Amino acid sequence: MSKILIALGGNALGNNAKEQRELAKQAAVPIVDMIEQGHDVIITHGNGPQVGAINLAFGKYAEDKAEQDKMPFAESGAMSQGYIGYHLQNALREELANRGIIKSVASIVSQVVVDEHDPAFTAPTKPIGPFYSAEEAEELTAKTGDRYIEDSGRGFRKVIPSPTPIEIVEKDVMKDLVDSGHIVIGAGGGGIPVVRDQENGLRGVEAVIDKDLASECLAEALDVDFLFILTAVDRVAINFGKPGQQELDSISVEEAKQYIADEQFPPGSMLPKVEAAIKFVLSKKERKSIISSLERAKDAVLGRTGTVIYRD
Ligand SMILES: Nc1ncnc2c1ncn2[C@@H]1O[C@H](COP(=O)(O)OP(=O)(O)O)[C@@H](O)[C@H]1O
Ligand SMILES: NC(=O)OP(=O)(O)O
Repeated sequence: MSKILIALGGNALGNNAKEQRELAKQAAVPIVDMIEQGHDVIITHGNGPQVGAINLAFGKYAEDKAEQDKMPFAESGAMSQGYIGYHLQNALREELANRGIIKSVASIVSQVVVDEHDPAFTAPTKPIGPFYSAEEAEELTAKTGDRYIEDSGRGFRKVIPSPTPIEIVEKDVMKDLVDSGHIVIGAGGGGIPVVRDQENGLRGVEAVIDKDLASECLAEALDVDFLFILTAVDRVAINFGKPGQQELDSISVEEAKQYIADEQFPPGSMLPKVEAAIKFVLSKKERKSIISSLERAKDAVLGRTGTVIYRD
């Protein structure tokens, strides 16, 4: 049996609590299938829409108040871990109980160390929050000074810095829980971004870490065999959203690197998924990564869909 890390996309978890609760229930089915097959499973999740909404809501609340009433991104990320983890762990508990599987599930509030001098802090790339029209984005930029980019044909979104994850602070706790047979939800939203302050101090920073890169970091730390990246599309494509779009069944690391050089994958969406998959399969022989949709995760496990990234 294998150790599998399943990374769930934040954009595949809906736009409000009701949708997220339902989608978490759907996500629980293929995850529990894997548990039923005897695999050890670790779950991570994105938070792009959720962390953006939380930050925006507190920003509105603080509009007539002091600057200090705004919510920093580290705290917004921590809240998103609780909000999403709550739905996922209950959905998993229910699905496990329905199948008579006795296992406990816990979400771990997870911090991820980044480098204070990471160049990402001066070049925001991570799309978060709601989608806007071009006109709305222009107005918002004029009003707030925030940067907005077009996100994979779905509209314009605010972008914020997304530094490279270096270390998962709570990895040893997660490892002990997994080794004891528990199901762990960790590194949610890419983890709460922190920098090392003094010798033992950690300080939150204004960023949202990419959950695919953080998932890869965690997958290596927990010595995982499979990195399963689940999003809203069944397969990675070339010429995505353009004439000649072609979905890919499997790609070698060399092919993936060439597609990256050809700018086939946008930063902040498909690029970090492919980069995470490459890093993971290169980290140890026999490691494999699959990118597929949450909806068709079960078929992807059976090799009927998804894009497999393999070592040459
Ligand atoms: N080359 C590509 N192949 C497939 N999907 C792509 C590609 N380029 C961009 N995308 C878009 O990127 C999305 C995945 O990124 P995103 O929504 O940020 O992920 P997440 O599910 O982790 O939130 C896909 O649903 C698709 O709309
Ligand atoms: N933090 C993060 O990568 O979120 P998404 O998966 O929602 O983009």
